[in-house]
Amino acid sequence: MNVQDPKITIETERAKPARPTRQEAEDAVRTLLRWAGDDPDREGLLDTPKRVTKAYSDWFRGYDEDPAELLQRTFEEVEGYDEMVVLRDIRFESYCEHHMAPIIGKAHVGYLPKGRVVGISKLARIVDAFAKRLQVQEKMNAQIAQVLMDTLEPHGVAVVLEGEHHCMSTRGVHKPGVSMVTSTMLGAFRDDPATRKEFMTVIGNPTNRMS
Ligand SMILES: Nc1nc2c(ncn2[C@@H]2O[C@H](COP(=O)(O)OP(=O)(O)OP(=O)(O)O)[C@@H](O)[C@H]2O)c(=O)[nH]1
Ligand SMILES: [Zn+2]
Repeated sequence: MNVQDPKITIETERAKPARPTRQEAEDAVRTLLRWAGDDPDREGLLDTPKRVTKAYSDWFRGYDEDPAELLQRTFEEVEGYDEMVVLRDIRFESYCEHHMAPIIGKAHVGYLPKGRVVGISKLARIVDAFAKRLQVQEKMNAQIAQVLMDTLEPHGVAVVLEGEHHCMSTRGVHKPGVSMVTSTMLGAFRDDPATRKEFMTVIGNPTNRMS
């Protein structure tokens, strides 16, 4: 596993095309149902386009969230606490941008505060804000780490993701039970091996796991 370069470039947001109407989206689902080989006009499928577009609003809700905004509220009264804060085993559900298949896994997020801390639920919300989009795991990993670094300005940030890619387990190469492990280490986690080691120990070092 590579420790990534601290100068991560997050791709600049391009102007997105306008969203289609709900009717257009439902028509697209009807086309896919026909593409799958079924009949969208049979009774059991009549409401499916409506259900699928509703499900998309849930699965892809991250596009309507501003991760930096989620980190605006911080607390400074922590009696000088300046040790590592780690939230481990945060389940995430994301979607691979190549096949639109689920990526299901766990995120481990740590940071070394510099004066202020953030409510821990916000770390999980940040993971979701980036997960609930079409993603590649490396990009999602870098995005989570970078927004924490930019917004909290801590001594360092560490993010490790373990994901099972359903495009690999249920189709294509058909390899269930395989996890992709990625990591982004910034600041002290990148520069100081002891800090990185402490974080990896706390999360049960997924890079060393044998089975
Ligand atoms: N690095 C990386 N690769 C991913 C991720 N999600 C899916 N992939 C891979 O992206 C690749 C896309 O390869 P293509 O050859 O364009 O697509 P494909 O013909 O459907 O490939 P197969 O999955 O091998 O059948 C595949 O190897 C996927 O396993 C991810 O998050 N990170
Ligand atoms: Zn895929």
